[in-house]
Amino acid sequence: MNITVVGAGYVGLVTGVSLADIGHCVTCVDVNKDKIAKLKVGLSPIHEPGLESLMQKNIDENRLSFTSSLKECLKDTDIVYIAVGTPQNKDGTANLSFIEIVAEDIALNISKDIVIVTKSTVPVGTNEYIGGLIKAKTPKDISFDIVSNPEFLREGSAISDTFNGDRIVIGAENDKAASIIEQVNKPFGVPIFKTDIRSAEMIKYASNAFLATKISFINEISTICEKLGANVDDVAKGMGKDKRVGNQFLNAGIGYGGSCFPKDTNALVQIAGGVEHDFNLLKAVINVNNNQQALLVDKARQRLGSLEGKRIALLGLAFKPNTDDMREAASIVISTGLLQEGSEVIAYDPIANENAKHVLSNEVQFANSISEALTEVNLALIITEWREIIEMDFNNVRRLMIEPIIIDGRNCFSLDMVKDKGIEYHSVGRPAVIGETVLI
Ligand SMILES: NC(=O)C1=CN([C@@H]2O[C@H](COP(=O)(O)OP(=O)(O)OC[C@H]3O[C@@H](n4cnc5c(N)ncnc54)[C@H](O)[C@@H]3O)[C@@H](O)[C@H]2O)C=CC1
Ligand SMILES: O=C(O)[C@H]1O[C@H](OP(=O)(O)OP(=O)(O)OC[C@H]2O[C@@H](n3ccc(=O)[nH]c3=O)[C@H](O)[C@@H]2O)[C@H](O)[C@@H](O)[C@@H]1O
Repeated sequence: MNITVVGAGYVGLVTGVSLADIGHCVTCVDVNKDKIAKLKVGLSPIHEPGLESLMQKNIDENRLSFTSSLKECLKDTDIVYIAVGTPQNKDGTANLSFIEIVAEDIALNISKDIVIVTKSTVPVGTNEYIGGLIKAKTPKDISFDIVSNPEFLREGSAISDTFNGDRIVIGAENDKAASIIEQVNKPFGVPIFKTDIRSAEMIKYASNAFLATKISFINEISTICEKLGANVDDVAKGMGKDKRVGNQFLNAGIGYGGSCFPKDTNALVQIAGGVEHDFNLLKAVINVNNNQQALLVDKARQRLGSLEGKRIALLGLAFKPNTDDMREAASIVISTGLLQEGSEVIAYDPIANENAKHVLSNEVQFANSISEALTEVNLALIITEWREIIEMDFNNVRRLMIEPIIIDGRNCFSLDMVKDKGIEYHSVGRPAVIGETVLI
């Protein structure tokens, strides 16, 4: 099949590369000309494990190309995937302006029958809405179908998630369109679930909201564990052994960030509000998360008293490991909080330093290694559980820091691992360790 993917970001690029790899002829379109120039020479604009090499392979095998002209692609494409951003408006609703521009562009340039597939996360009813926009301007002798095909990949493991996903959801209003998209995806070997368009749109929001709920739930449990001297990691392990609970997404810490959970939970509250339902449960999930993101600043203050003039290292800045994505990263809230209280902030991320420089305050200093970040600081905060940080040398912590105090927002180490390391270690929902003593 000839496929066009509009929007070569985290989702569009991974989708385009993966569809090419299973044998389709794919062109990725993006309005960002710098991005297209990079892609054309085989360079990925984002850090995503395995993406660049798979991209280069498919460019070399002539199944993958890049352009900034959707009009050109529409001349001989069979399917158009829409994978542009749907960021959050100030009131929490999803901003559909990028989707509307693409719909308009398709309508003005459509020249043959096609299937339009929405990958972007869009509120229930949006596919019908854009279908209407396109239909209004499409010549009468041309027909198109709309399919909702929400994406479930995670950043940092996007390629692996695409080839080993739990399901591919296809929402369509007719069997013909559904079966075309089913055939397109068949080589992935991932189970396919077909439904109507509105349900497909809702599956995406409900899935993200449910995962966010698990995280806020375990974070609430962690706060209670901390007050009662229990260990939240063991509690989560014990809960997860029950298959009905499931053992994933129960890692307590400084909450969820990223480009999707924050915006999609807010959007779902608004979607519910739009049909006069007050989604109290989800509002609480969001509240818990907002407090959780600031937790390390509170813990730092409790430990050091005033933060004024204290030098504090932030280890990890991206919203999760294996990505350079800084969208809604907890490091933003934490660095702002520390600076407001008069601390000096020295930040380090193995991959996201460059992106972070555009997002964090220009008062934040950047280090090029863990050791540089730890030098002469009063306190180190672990924000992101990069492998390099999990494997850091505690000798350096003792040698380089003014006092060897770590507050770990991701529970990277078991209490046994830190017990004999000569450091003071605080984490989330677990007793503190000072030297060899676990303080219950
Ligand atoms: N990032 C993620 O892990 C996931 C994102 N999603 C959803 O997928 C959608 C895309 O998200 P991301 O890939 O993260 O966004 P992104 O911001 O990384 O990429 C969007 C791309 O679309 C391009 N673009 C904007 N308007 C355009 C136009 N008119 N024509 C061509 N290109 C245009 C932008 O230049 C950008 O490169 C969102 O709805 C998001 O909620 C869904 C699952 C996972
Ligand atoms: O719609 C999306 O964009 C995507 O959102 C998430 O993927 P992603 O945000 O890339 O990463 P996750 O691994 O889900 O992590 C999200 C955040 O939750 C945090 N998290 C995750 C799991 C956990 O147990 N605890 C926890 O605090 C992570 O640190 C991170 O900040 C979903 O997992 C994907 O299925 C979905 O496609």
